[in-house]
Amino acid sequence: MAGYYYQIGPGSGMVSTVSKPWYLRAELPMSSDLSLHRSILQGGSSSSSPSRRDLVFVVNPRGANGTTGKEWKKLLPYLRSRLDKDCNICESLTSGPYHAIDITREAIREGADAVIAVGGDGTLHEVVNGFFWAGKPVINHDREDAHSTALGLIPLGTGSDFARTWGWKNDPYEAVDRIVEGLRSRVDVGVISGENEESHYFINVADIHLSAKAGYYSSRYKRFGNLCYVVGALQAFMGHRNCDLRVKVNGGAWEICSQVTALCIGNAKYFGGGMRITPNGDPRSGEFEVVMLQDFKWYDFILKLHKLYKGTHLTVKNVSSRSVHSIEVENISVSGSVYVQSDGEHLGFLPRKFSILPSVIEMIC
Ligand SMILES: Nc1ncnc2c1ncn2[C@@H]1O[C@H](COP(=O)(O)OP(=O)(O)OP(=O)(O)O)[C@@H](O)[C@H]1O
Repeated sequence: MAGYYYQIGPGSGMVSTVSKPWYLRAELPMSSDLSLHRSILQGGSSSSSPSRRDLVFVVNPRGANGTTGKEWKKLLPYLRSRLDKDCNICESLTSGPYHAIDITREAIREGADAVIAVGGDGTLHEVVNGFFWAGKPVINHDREDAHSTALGLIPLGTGSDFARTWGWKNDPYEAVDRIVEGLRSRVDVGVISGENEESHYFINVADIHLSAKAGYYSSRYKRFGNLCYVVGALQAFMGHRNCDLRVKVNGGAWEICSQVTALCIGNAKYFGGGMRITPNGDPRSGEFEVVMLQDFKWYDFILKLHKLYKGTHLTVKNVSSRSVHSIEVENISVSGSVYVQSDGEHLGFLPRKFSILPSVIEMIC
C-alpha cells in the first residue's frame, strides 16, 4: 500500500502536498479522513526549504475508538504554532492496520528527520516495525547513517503503556513540547523470530500465555476504553490452564519452567493499561526484564492485582524476575496453542525467540 501525506507549511499555514517521489504515488485517503485533510488544506501556506527538517506524523484516526483522530485535529494549530518555523510538518493518516509500517519505511528512505507515531501502543508498534525491513534497519537512500531518522510519540491511545515508562501522560500538548525541545536518546528494541517467519519488532512488552490471550480478547472491546483489559482478562480466564514451557536464556541450556501462567519480556515497564508488570524494564538498559508468573489461580489475581499494578509483585510467591538479552520459549505439551503478543498486538503462538537490539533507534524523549 503506498503512503501519502500532506506537508503543512509555515506562516499562516497553507498546506500543500510535497513533491517527492513517494508522495506522488499517494492514494486518496478514505472518505472519513478526507475531511480532516481538507480542514488542514484550508488553513495553510506552503514552503519546502531544503534546510528545514521533515517531521512525519503517522496518525491512526481510529485509535482510542476514534478519539485520536479528533484530538489530532484539535492539536494541529498548536503543532503549527510551535514547529512551523523550523520544520516541514507532514501528516499521514493510516488507512488501516499495518499501513503505518509502510508509511514509516518510505519516510525514512526519503530522509525524514523524525517519524512520530500519533496514537496508541499499536500505532507505535507499527511505526517501530517500519524502522526495519528484511531483518535490517531501513536506511535513507542518500545517507550512510542507518539511524538518522528519529522515532517520536504523541501518545493518544487507549492504554498508551509505553509512554508510562517515561512518565508521560496522554497529553498531546506536552508531547509537542517534547518534540520542540528535541532531546534524543538511543533506545533498545526487541526482535522476535519464529520458525520460518520474518522478524518482528517490539518496543514495550512482549508476553506469553494468559496475558497474551487476555490482550487478544481485549482488542475486541476497545470501545469500553481501559475496561477492555478487564473484560479481555475475564474471557481469557475461561478455559485457561497453566502450562509447562521450555526456555533457553542467553543461549544457555534449555530449562523447564512448570505451570507457567504468564511470561512477560519487558523492554519497558507497563502493559494492559497501566499494569507495571516488568517494573525494572528500561529501554536504555541493553537488557530485557523477564518476569514469570507460575501456578497462579484465578483468586491469586484478585488477591495480588494491586501489587501487579504497583509493580511490587516481584517478591510474591511464584513470581520470578531476571535480566536477559535473549530468551527462547517453547511449549512442551503438544496439545494447545500458547498465545504470544507484542506491544499489545496478537503475534501468533509459540515457539518464539526474543532478542534485544541495544540502542538501535534514536528516540525523541
Ligand atoms: N485507519 C485505521 N482503521 C482501523 N484500524 C486502524 C487504522 N489505522 C491503524 N489501525 C489499527 O488500530 C489498532 C489500534 O491502534 P492504537 O494502538 O493506535 O490505539 P488503541 O488500541 O486505542 O491504543 P493502545 O494500543 O495504546 O491501547 C492498531 O492495531 C492498528 O493496526
